[in-house]
Amino acid sequence: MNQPSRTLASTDMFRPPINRAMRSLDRAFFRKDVYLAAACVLDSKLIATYRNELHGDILKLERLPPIRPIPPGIAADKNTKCLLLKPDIQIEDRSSWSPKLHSLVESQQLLLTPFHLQLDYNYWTYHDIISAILPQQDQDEIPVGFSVVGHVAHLNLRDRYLPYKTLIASVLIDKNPTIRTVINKIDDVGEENEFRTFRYEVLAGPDDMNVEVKEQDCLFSFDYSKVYWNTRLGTEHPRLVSKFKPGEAVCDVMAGVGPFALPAAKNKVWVWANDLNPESHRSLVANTNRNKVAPFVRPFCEDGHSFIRSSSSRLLDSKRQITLRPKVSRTARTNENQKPFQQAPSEILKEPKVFSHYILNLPASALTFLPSFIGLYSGHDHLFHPYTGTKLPMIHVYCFSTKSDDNKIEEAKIREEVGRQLGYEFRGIEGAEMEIWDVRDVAPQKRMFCASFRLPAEVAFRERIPRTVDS
Ligand SMILES: C[S@@+](CC[C@H](N)C(=O)[O-])C[C@H]1O[C@@H](n2cnc3c(N)ncnc32)[C@H](O)[C@@H]1O
Repeated sequence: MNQPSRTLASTDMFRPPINRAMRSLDRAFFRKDVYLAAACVLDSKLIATYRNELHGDILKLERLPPIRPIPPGIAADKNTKCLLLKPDIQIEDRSSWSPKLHSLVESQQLLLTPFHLQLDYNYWTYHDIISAILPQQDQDEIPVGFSVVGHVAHLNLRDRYLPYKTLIASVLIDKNPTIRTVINKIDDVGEENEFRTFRYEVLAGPDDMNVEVKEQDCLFSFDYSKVYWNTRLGTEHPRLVSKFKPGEAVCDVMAGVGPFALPAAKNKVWVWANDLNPESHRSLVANTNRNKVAPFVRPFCEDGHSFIRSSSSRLLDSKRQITLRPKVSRTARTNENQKPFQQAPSEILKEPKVFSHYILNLPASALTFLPSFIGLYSGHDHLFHPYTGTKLPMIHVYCFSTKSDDNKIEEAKIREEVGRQLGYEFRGIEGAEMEIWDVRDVAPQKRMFCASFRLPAEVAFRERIPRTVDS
């Protein structure tokens, strides 16, 4: 048998053939013949034993099971199986055999035979195929990275990969069973669009952007072309939500489709969830019902600047309360017939009069919403510490800044800007009054942060200066 692959280094033997001129996907091109040696196990009951004994000789590669039917032409029982051996073991070169292999062949417990392994497109991964197609000089930064939102994968391709975009998209769909549509963003999200949606082109699959996503045990359905969603905030959402306690009220000023609001509400937090985008609002309402958290969520579709003030004053008048009936387990219900059933008392949960937290997640401009907090509780000092046990609310505001190794410059800049917007100087030693959290890298020179601080009393109770027509 002709055995061309034997001359290749063993790692290359299992790589796909290369074709850097390919522009539309030719799956048939990726067939490859690999010639190996295999050990036929004459007593098929002993296959597992020999597999263990020949541990160091067996071919171990992901997605290539080493136990195979015997090649045609070998006189043996039809149930006989063989074990694929590593490429450096050659039948005619006994010096390449291990002592164990040697002795099992000598004692005629094993029979070595050539094995023709046929690999094809289905065998290789997305990365393998893409590496065999894209220009070689780009190998270090092959665009294996893509974000997945429901059944949609979106690539953000650099210009030099544009000639390969449909090819990359086809491979992506083939290699990821949950992906049905691949899109390419064609402008920078959010910089110029207030709802932070984006233009896109469909590279593969149907133009269906109605997705379903699960995050923090909540299901979110939305039209990904009309609302904002970012899978990369999947750890930031739970980080912030974990700060909210059951029974507290939270004001989510730019709530999107509810990734902070709904998980918080599931934890019995009262959430006022607002978004200016009517599409986001519609999905938020639907998702609230679907996740059965409607009693805890009040959805709004208003501008965030005025919503900060209007929601805070409306909450002061709130008389909402919920009666939580204890869940009765099936066993408790069954036992009911046998002995008097003691039901735990219902719990009445009253909505607080003030928010414990505000979330402002619109990083490109959220800092400019801060002046709405000036004088927010002007004339209402009696509601708060030291007159009561209620503390002023925490504000969690997202923003972008530059990047540095220790974020020191960025933290100082953010603290200063928050202070400037509120007309207040944060004097805490080394940021004691404000936590600045490094959320994620957005671009080579851009990072997203979350500044969390308690609304200073001097700001909250400052006298409000009525707006004049000119101001
Ligand atoms: C970065 S997204 C954040 C959405 C959500 N909080 C999340 O984490 O996915 C910002 C949201 O702010 C909304 N938005 C933009 N301008 C607004 C405004 N003036 N008032 C309220 N919401 C606004 C957008 O529609 C968008 O849904």
